[in-house]
Amino acid sequence: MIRVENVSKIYTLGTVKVTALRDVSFAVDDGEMVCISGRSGSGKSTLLRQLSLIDKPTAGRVIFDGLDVVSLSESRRSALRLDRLGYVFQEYALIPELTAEENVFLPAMMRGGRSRDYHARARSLLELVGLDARVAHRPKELSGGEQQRVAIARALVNEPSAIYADEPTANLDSFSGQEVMQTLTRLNAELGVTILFVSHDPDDGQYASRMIHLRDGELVDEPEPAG
Ligand SMILES: Nc1ncnc2c1ncn2[C@@H]1O[C@H](COP(=O)(O)OP(=O)(O)OP(=O)(O)O)[C@@H](O)[C@H]1O
Repeated sequence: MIRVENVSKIYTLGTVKVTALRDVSFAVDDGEMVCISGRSGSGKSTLLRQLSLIDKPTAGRVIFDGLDVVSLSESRRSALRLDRLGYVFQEYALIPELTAEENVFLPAMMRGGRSRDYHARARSLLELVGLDARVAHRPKELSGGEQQRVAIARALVNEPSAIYADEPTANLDSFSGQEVMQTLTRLNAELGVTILFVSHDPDDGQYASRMIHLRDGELVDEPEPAG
């Protein structure tokens, strides 16, 4: 369902060129939970940005649900992002003035539809991530782990086929981080939603059905040895 074909990404800063991804190819089936791992600077976030249609590769193709998404217009890419993809950020990216419930239904509201429906859906998703007692709380009234679980509920609100998460536990203590990873694993199993998450910690591979290792922008078979 997701295919990356010979993707390269070169950033140009004045006269300096940085090759962040070099001829990367792989495929992800529906319902997989894949961990993209690699050291700092190996190209993990760059890869996720190409997959989540935030950025376009310098060369190569990204196929999502049979569509070559690189060649689509910006308006089609935006619509696809809203309708079919969910994104979870390291820093949660919740709107501070809105309650947990309002943060969750915002992407559904942007799509239109009846407010009664998206209110109900936001509440059921908050229940699914174990936050039914926190629907009226604002982000500053929630712990980091709870905020990230609100962000996960938000990523699910438009029933995406895939969720991308960039270092979703990096700002959390290890207990809250485990709770967030267990929540993602459970949602992957219960809802069948495809999840790709980035981690610099090879131990996070325990939550994945498969790992993809990056080194200096290239796919490699094994993680880089520690040290
Ligand atoms: N906007 C940009 N302009 C120029 N170079 C960039 C840009 N974004 C990333 N890079 C470079 O591309 C390479 C890969 O960066 P990327 O952020 O994808 O790595 P990463 O594996 O996600 O790192 P980290 O674990 O530290 O977040 C790095 O050398 C980085 O300096």
